[in-house]
Amino acid sequence: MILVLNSGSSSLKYALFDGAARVAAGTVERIGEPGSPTPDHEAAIAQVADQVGLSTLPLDAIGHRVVHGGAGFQKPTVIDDDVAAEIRSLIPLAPLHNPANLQGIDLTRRLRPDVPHVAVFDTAFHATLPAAASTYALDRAVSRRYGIRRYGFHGTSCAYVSRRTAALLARPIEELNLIVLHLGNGASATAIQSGRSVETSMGLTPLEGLAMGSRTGDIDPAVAFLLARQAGMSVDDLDDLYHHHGGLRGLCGDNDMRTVLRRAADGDGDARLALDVYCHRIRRYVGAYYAVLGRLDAIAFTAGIGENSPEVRARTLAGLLRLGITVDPARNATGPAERVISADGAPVSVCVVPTDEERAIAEEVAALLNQSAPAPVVSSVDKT
Ligand SMILES: Nc1ncnc2c1ncn2[C@@H]1O[C@H](COP(=O)(O)OP(=O)(O)O)[C@@H](O)[C@H]1O
Ligand SMILES: CC(=O)OP(=O)(O)O
Ligand SMILES: [Mg+2]
Repeated sequence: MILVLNSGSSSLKYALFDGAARVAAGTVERIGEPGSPTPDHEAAIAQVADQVGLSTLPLDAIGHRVVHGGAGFQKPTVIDDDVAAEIRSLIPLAPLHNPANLQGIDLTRRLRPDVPHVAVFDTAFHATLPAAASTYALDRAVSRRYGIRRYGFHGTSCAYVSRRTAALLARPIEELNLIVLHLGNGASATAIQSGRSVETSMGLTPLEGLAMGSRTGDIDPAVAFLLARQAGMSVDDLDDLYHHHGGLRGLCGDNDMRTVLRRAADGDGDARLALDVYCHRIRRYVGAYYAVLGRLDAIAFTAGIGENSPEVRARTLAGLLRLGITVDPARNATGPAERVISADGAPVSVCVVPTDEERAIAEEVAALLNQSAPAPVVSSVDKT
C-alpha cells in the first residue's frame, strides 16, 4: 500500500492506494484561514495521520508531492536527510508550498522511519523546456548566480492528463500536440509536444502566468517598483499583495470560482470583471501556445475549475472557429467526467480530463520502487 500526501497552499489532500485501488482518501481544506478549525499544515497532517492510523498502517511507501525541485530534482527521489535539506533550501522559490510539503515529510518520516518516503516534484515534468522558453531575458550572470529561470509547476498533473487525453482520443501521445489548462486554486497552461513539456505559464515560482484564485499571475514587473517608491511597500508587503490579494480575490473579493460565477450571473460588476480577466488571460495563452506548437491537436481542461465549469470553458474558447477550435454546448454542459466537448471532426479536440495528482504520484512511487527493488535471489536449491 502507498500513502500519498498532496499539500497545496491552503489544503491537504491524501489518498491510500492498494495496488491500483484507492482504498481511502480525504481533504483538509481552508488550512490557516480565519474561522477554520485547522490552524496550519502541521495540524492538518496530524489530523490525517490520526484518520488513517498512520503508526500501524501496513505500508510499502509514502509519496509526497513537492512543488519546487529546483534544477537538481528531475525525477522522483527517495528522501533522506540530504534530500530533505535540499528541498528546504528551495523554500525561497516556493514559499507557499515547499514549507507545507516539508512539514508532511518531517512528521511522517518521524512516525514511519520504517518505509521509504519518495518526493515527486511538480517541476520535474518541465525539465524538457527548451532554453528559449525557460530563459528570462535578464542579465545572464544574475540569472546564473541565483538559479533564475522558468521551472514550471503542476507537472505531475500535466503528465497524467496528457496521457489520459491521448487514451481518450485513442492516439499515441508521441503524435499529439496538446495544451493542458490546469485551472484549480493555482492555475497554469502548458504546451506539450509528443509527451514533452515545451512551454508553460508558471515561472521561477508558481506566481507567473494565468490569473488564479488569489495570485496575480502576469503583471508588469514595474508595478512593484511603483508601489515600493510611491506606497512605501516592503518586499514582504508586495509578496503578500501578489500572492493573497490578486487573481479572483483581488478583483472581486472572492477566490472561489463558484461564488464568482454566481455573483456574475446576478449582475455583480466586480465579479463579471474578475471572470472576464480570468478567461481572457487563458485565451491569450491558448493563442500563444498554439503558435508555439505550430499545429494543435487537443486542448484539455482539468482541475477544479477546468473540470467543473462549462461557462469558463465556453468563454475561454468562444469564437475560435477559424483556429479549428469549437466547444459543443450540449457536450460542454454535461456528460461523463472525462469527455470530448468539441464537435465531431473538429481539427482541435477540446476535452475535459479530470486530473488525479494523488494517483499519478502513487504510480511514480511504485515505478521507482519496482525499478530499484533488488533482483530476486535464486537460491542454490532452485538451481539444482
Ligand atoms: N462546480 C464548479 N464550478 C466552478 N468552479 C468550481 C466548481 N467546483 C470547484 N470549483 C473551483 O475549483 C477551484 C479549486 O480547484 P482545485 O483543483 O480543487 O484546487 P487546488 O489547487 O486547491 O487543488 C475553486 O476555485 C473552486 O471554486
Ligand atoms: C503549484 C501550485 O500552484 O499548486 P496548487 O495549484 O496546488 O496551489
Ligand atoms: Mg492543486
